[in-house]
Amino acid sequence: MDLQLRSSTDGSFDTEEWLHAVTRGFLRAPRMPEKEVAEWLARSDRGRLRGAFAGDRCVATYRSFDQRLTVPGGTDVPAHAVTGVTVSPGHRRRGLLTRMMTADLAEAKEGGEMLSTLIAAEHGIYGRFGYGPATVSAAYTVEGSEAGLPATWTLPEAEGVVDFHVDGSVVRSAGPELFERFRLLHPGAVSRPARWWGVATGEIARGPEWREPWHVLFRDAEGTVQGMAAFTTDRHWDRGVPDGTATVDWLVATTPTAERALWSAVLSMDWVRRVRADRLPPDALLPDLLPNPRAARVTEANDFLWIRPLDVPAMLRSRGYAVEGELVLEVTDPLGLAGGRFLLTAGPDGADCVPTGRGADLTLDTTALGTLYLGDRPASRLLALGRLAEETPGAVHRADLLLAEPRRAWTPDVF
Ligand SMILES: CC(=O)SCCNC(=O)CCNC(=O)[C@H](O)C(C)(C)COP(=O)(O)OP(=O)(O)OC[C@H]1O[C@@H](n2cnc3c(N)ncnc32)[C@H](O)[C@@H]1OP(=O)(O)O
Repeated sequence: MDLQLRSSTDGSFDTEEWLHAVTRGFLRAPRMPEKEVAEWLARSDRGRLRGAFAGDRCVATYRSFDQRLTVPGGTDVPAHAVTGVTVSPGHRRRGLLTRMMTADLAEAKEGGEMLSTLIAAEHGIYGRFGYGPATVSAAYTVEGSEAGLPATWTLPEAEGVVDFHVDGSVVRSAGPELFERFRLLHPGAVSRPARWWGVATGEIARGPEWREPWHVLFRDAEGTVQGMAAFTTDRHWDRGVPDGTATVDWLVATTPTAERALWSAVLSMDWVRRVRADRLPPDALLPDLLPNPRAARVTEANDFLWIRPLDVPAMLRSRGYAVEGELVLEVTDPLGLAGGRFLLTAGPDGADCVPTGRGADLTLDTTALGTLYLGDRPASRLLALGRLAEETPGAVHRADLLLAEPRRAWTPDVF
């Protein structure tokens, strides 16, 4: 049967069938439950949907939407986020993803977008489309008995208050404002759509696997909410002794005091012997917030957010730079969207980036530039890996200094 590529800008787009196809494509279930469909249609910022249809059956899906991405310097930039990418098993490796993605990126470029973001299900999928891995996500496990916290740990009154009895409605009212302050502190963090809070607290229907989490909130001594976390517990016992694991789903803190208080609060709960957290930065403060940092171990660390440059001068002008510097970058692009030779002149007071005829200092493709953009990995590392070329002696060292960011980039959310 002939396949038709359709987009939600076409009048007759079947969004319900598209949702069922995403549910199938991610192996969640053969169909999305009707209640979830209704709530998605009512509450989601749909963005732009694309799909391939064999008659009425949707066999490939793709969605892009507007997002904000925090960049070095503590500001945020618009991003063209991509998600919901699936091709059904019988139609894979026939170019459907390629057709949807090349059309979408070309439109994004045409519409003036500066970069695209996504979280890659597998490492091998998106490099060919010009995306580069820009943040790393790490999983940690903390053994409570090794952490060195007193068994009767409580927060000193002068530091603030930890509240364990927080229900979803408090999270939905106080969370968004807290998160807006938090995400600007972390290059790599992305905006949370309003719907996120309803989904995270069960106000919006979730699949049968969902369990309501516990929420804990931290207020500083002035009463300002500076942190919040959500976790679940397994209530496991071993031969008559509590051996529970608390899994922190998300923890947002705007001060180290708030962060220490929230981790300590979860770790010192009766029946909890260890705490796990899946999506932390590779240089999380967590170990050093504990009396014994060795109690916290990184159990996994993988690429997470990927960035695809679409407008190199706009991107490089928009981020901050701690030192003065100048670089000429020759950027190549496998899809012919963002390539060119650009002169970046940057410093603590701002940056300019313009097309230039000057000789290049570095030659790199959009994938490598996506990796360098948030400062998470230095140019010298990409040189060692053969992912960029140094055309002027010393240029890689200059790039290391100019693009450096003191803390690792971090994307706390899945989208
Ligand atoms: C942002 C997100 O939503 S991430 C989620 C991605 N989705 C999934 O992982 C769900 C399961 N997988 C799938 O649905 C599909 O396999 C997809 C979407 C990953 C790929 O769709 P396809 O239509 O098969 O891709 P397409 O035919 O355009 O392949 C293009 C190229 O990418 C390669 N490729 C595709 N998928 C993969 C992969 N998982 N790993 C490595 N290479 C891949 C193909 O081999 C092909 O290479 P070639 O040009 O050298 O021949």
